[in-house]
Amino acid sequence: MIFDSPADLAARPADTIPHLATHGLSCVIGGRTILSGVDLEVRRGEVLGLIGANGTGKSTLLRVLAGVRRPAAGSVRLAGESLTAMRPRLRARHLAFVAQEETGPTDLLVGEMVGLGRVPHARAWGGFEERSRGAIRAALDQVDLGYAINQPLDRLSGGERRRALIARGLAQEAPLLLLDEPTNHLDIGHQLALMRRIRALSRTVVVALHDLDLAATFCDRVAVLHDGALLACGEPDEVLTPSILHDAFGVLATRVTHPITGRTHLLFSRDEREPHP
Ligand SMILES: Nc1ncnc2c1ncn2[C@@H]1O[C@H](COP(=O)(O)OP(=O)(O)OP(=O)(O)O)[C@@H](O)[C@H]1O
Repeated sequence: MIFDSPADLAARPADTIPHLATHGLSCVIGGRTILSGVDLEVRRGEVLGLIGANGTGKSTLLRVLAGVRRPAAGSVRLAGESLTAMRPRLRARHLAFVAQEETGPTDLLVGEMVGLGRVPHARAWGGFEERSRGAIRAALDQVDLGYAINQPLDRLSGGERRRALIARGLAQEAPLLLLDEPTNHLDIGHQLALMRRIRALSRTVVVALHDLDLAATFCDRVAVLHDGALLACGEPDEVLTPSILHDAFGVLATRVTHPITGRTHLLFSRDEREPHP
């Protein structure tokens, strides 16, 4: 059975069916295997961090999870239903994807670009309803960009444009958010503010991150990709260990306790025995 509405999908029992699950997932691009045998379960309402060295397949996995790229083998299930069998409009109402280096159409005003996130909710020839206007304003406020709603997109700085694209994803009001390195181009204040807001969303989030401290601080669980396969998945303290981080990144990691917050942070040094740059 294919569900008819996001409400139907949201109504599935929280504890029995993962919000998103892959089984035996492989992806081949240009004859090269990029992902292989990925079994991943994302629980409803959790923030799952996706980490791994450059080129290990994080973006590719997010694109497959978003339905943008088809897997070569295996399945992606959204609330138990096959993602590939789902109608695109329903899929867009259920998941929002913000890719890594999207620039977005530059000849739009910021509010218009963020409004593209409302397209899956629009009625034919209906224009924007008040609810959509509210969602656009709220999404821009969530990324501290309310002041730019009527500014041309091409006048924004790199970090502001990144936040505008994230606002488009938020305006989509999908219960599942897939974010590829959302903190790229953001200053440290906006990185922390964004991650805090992502945590507070009460949505399911899969977020690719390079900053392992952000992953440790803001993610419920962390999945580590290595050479296109899942190396580890679990709570940050179980996964962000010196041994796993050495296997994944070829670096030496030391855990330290923050003198004020008491939280665990990571310090890194290069392993001189590794052939890494
Ligand atoms: N469209 C494509 N055509 C050819 N190769 C591709 C394509 N997309 C991705 N790849 C290759 O797949 C591999 C994984 O890329 P991907 O972007 O998923 O890695 P990543 O883990 O997100 O990397 P990064 O941390 O650098 O963003 C890389 O070797 C990349 O060159």
